[in-house]
Amino acid sequence: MTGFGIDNLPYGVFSVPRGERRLGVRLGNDVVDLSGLGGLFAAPSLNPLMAAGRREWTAAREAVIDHVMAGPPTIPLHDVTLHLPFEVADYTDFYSSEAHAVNTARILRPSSPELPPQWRHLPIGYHGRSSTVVVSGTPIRRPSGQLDSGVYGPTRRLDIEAEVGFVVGVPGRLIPTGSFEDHVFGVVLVNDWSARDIQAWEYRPLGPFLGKSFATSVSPWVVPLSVLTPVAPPRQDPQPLDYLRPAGPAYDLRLSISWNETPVSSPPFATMYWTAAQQLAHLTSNGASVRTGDLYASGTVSGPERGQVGSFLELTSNGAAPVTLADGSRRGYLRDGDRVEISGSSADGKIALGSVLGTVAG
Ligand SMILES: O=C(O)/C=C/C(=O)CC(=O)CC(=O)O
Ligand SMILES: [Ca+2]
Ligand SMILES: [Mg+2]
Repeated sequence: MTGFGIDNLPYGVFSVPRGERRLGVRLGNDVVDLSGLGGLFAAPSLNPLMAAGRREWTAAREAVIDHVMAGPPTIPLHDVTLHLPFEVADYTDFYSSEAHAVNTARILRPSSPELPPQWRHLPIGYHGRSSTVVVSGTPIRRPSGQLDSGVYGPTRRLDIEAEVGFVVGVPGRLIPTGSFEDHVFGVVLVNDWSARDIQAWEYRPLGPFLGKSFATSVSPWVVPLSVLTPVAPPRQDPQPLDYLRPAGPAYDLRLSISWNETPVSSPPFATMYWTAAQQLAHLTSNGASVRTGDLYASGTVSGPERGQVGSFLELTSNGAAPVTLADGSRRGYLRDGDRVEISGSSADGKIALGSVLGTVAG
């Protein structure tokens, strides 16, 4: 089972050598070209389809399934180049894993309380840099910056963050949690690359800036929200304010992280405290608008167990407790040439999200 059967058919943008960008869906390890279907499928990005709204998304899916069932010619994945599947409008990143928030507080702020006082009252987030969102496979250049007082140079603490990204199709503002599925088109995997030394020196009081703005990688296939099976959201205490209720669907997605081919962690998305519907409601609750192509990421996905953390900051206790990879080498943070792949699927494995991978170019 590849997780890329007829019940998934995620959308992407591909090209063949010397060819134009075209819309396709992934079927097994092949791509099915959709551009010949015309209309919204003739565009070189997903944005027009995403903007068209939920009824069109359903109609598009029916058309795609009919097309795939008719046995069209397919193109092997290894013969195509995959591109960013949509034009990224604004990019927002949340902080909604309780285990991650507690772990980072313990490691980075051992003298402060574990969770910020507002953490259970609202989904904390920050606005990121959409121009540096790149597709899986794009080499990641190690950023330089101020690492401490008087120190400038290449980061020594280059890290990853395994996250799930939600792609907005239909624009809106003041979006209630109950309208989440009318606005969000689909899901990708996100790696929010982070330079921990730059971040630690710069981030108070305004939050992440250059430590996270140099690159954010996304997986090339947008899995339509409609193919994922919702599960009950986690219990929330205290009960959130009215504008954050009802919580909306949660999703039991299983992530896995490999570092130079060594599996190092399996973050469980179902453990996230705030749902994607609550994040969107909060993001738009002050009248701020979202538009087609907006990407918002869940925040680092960490479960409560040691083998479930979504960052190397947590995995290696900020480099103090290195991990041993399959080749016997040890790692605290990323070295030049290292390769990280984050993959994911539904709990039953029937729906794959594919993977987001990146190699540190140095
Ligand atoms: O707690 C901190 O100081 C830092 C947290 C992060 O860097 C995580 C972040 O970007 C938000 C998230 O992915 O959960
Ligand atoms: Ca992040
Ligand atoms: Mg980032």
